[in-house]
Amino acid sequence: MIQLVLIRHGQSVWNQENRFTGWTDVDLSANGLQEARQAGQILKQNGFLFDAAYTSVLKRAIRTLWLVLDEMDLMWIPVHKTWMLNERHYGALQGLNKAETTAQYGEEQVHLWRRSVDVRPPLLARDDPRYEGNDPRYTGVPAPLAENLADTEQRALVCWNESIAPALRAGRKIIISAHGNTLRALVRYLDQLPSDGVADLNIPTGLPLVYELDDMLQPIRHYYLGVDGELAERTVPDRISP
Ligand SMILES: O=C(O)[C@@H](CO)OP(=O)(O)O
Repeated sequence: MIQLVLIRHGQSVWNQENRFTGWTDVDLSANGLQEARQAGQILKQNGFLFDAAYTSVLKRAIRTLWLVLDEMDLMWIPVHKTWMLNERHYGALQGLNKAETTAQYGEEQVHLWRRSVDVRPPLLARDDPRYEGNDPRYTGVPAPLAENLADTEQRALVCWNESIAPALRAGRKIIISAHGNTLRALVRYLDQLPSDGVADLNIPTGLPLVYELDDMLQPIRHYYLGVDGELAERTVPDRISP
C-alpha cells in the first residue's frame, strides 16, 4: 500500500481577512502557524515519516511545510518547490474582500467564480501591479491572468505525472503542502469526482489528509488525521472562509 499525505497550508492572513488570495504571496496568520505546528505533531504522534516533500512557491504553503517537518525532525528531507502547485490564480479578484464582492456581484456569480470547474474569474491586466509575470520566481513560467479549476488541475497534474507519481511508485513516502484549490484539483483527479461533486469539496486548513493508494496509484481510501488517528467525517472542522 502506498501512502500519500496532503495538507492545505495553515490559515493565512488573507484567509483571516476573508480576501481572495490566489497567487498573492501572503504569509500565515498566528492561528495558521499554530495549525501547521499542530499538524506536524499529529503526523509525528501517528508514526508518519516522509522521504520527500512537494510544495508551491508561495510562503504560506512553504512555511506550513517547514513547521510540519520541524515538528517531525525531518527538516533534512528533499523539498521540491514548484509554481505548478500554486493556488488557483484568482485574476482581478486577488486582494478583494469576499463578502464585499458578494454584495456587489451576488452570491450566484461569486459561487461560480469560486467553485465552478470551468468559469474563470475576471482577468488581471498585464499592466496591473498585481500581475506576477515580472516576478523573478516566475521566469520562464506562463504567468496566468486568471484560472479556473480545470486550468489549475492541468498544471498540477503535470507535476503529479512527471514527478510525484514516479516518486510514489519508487516507494517514496511523500507529503504535499499546497492550497485549497490545488488540493481540490488533485483530489478530483484521484477520486475521479464529477464537476458537480467537486463544487462541494472544501479542504480545511492545516489538517493532514491521508490517501492510501494501490500499486496503480488508485485510491483505496482516504481520511483526515487528528491527534488520536483517523477523524470521523462529521468531526472534520470546516475551516474555510465564508
Ligand atoms: O482565496 C483563495 O485563493 C482561495 C483559498 O483561500 O479561496 P477560495 O475558497 O475562494 O477558493
